Amino acid sequence: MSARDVARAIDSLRRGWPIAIQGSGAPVGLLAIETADAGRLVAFDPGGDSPILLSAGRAATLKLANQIEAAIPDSPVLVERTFWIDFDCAVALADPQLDMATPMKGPFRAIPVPDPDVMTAALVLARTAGVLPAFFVGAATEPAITIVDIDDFEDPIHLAIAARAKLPVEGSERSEIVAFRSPDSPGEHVALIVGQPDGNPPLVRLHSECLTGDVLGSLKCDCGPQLHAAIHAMEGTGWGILLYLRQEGRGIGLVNKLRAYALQDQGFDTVDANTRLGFAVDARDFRVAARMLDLLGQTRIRLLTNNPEKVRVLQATGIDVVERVPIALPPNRFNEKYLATKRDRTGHQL
Ligand SMILES: Nc1nc2c(ncn2[C@@H]2O[C@H](COP(=O)(O)OP(=O)(O)OP(=O)(O)O)[C@@H](O)[C@H]2O)c(=O)[nH]1
Ligand SMILES: [Zn+2]
Repeated sequence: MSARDVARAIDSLRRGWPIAIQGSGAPVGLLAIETADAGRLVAFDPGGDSPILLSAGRAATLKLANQIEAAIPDSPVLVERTFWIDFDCAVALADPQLDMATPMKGPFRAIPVPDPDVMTAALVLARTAGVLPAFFVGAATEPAITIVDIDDFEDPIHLAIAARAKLPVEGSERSEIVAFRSPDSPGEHVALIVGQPDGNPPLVRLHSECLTGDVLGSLKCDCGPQLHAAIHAMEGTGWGILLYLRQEGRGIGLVNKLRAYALQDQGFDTVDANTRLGFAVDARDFRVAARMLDLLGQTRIRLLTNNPEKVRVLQATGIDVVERVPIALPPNRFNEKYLATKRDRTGHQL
């Protein structure tokens, strides 16, 4: 089985078709709850007893995380399927947005996870597909993909430069855009080279896609202003490289980010919202940025960020970060709390 099968599996999850994953034991069948329906569930699980795979973060909200460390929100938890857990109940188990409207009654019982490697891989695939990390688990009906392929799939080694052109932008008329393509992912990462190399390490910014902030001018985050401030800083300092990474919502995708926003509307902060959905607080893989810099021939950089994790991963991937340059913008009344959470709970430095 190959990367092609992983791509097909991701497509299947979005379309509501079952997939199968092979770990060290027999292949396991999985049907994503979000995109399934009652009819598909019957076809997948005629006996009506397939357990439900959730992530620990979600299970903790359902008071089910007794078997695992609650500190790992994206590790797998298996829930016993009793006769009263029908399709609608499973949807409510999967989606925390419904908790307020339909409080979960339970009791739900966690059972041992027989193939933790397979279940963990399924949760990774759900995140990559941008669907809720929740599955019915049953017999494999499809050709199985192997765990090795899933690991390979996130490897940025397949990335290559696909096109480059001059692109004058607001803040820098002397810019060039470089598009990267990987056979593994539909979203194309982009670099904006601001100014001309001058012999000094470029000022680099890793900017993760934020449709709401970058395009719609959302006031809930600081992405839009940060993007423009970064270009101005690069122009001011001589030259720089802005890496626009297609990692919407810190890697959980637009739809799941908007679900996190809905939870924030209910009072949870950005960290707890991700966890309650069953995702890691930050699901991004910054190794792709190191690969892009390598392809651009720039492995000594100054990094514009408040996020120590970006510095750590770049350093570990062979990029020499000679300086971390802080980036701070004045808060507004809508993003004040978000910025404070980043400082207090995710180790952002200012
Ligand atoms: N899941 C989730 N993602 C969010 C939320 N708010 C913003 N984002 C995403 O967070 C990412 C923005 O992070 P960045 O500004 O690149 O990075 P950072 O970790 O804040 O680090 P800095 O370099 O210091 O800015 C984008 O992908 C946004 O879509 C949120 O509440 N939930
Ligand atoms: Zn944003």
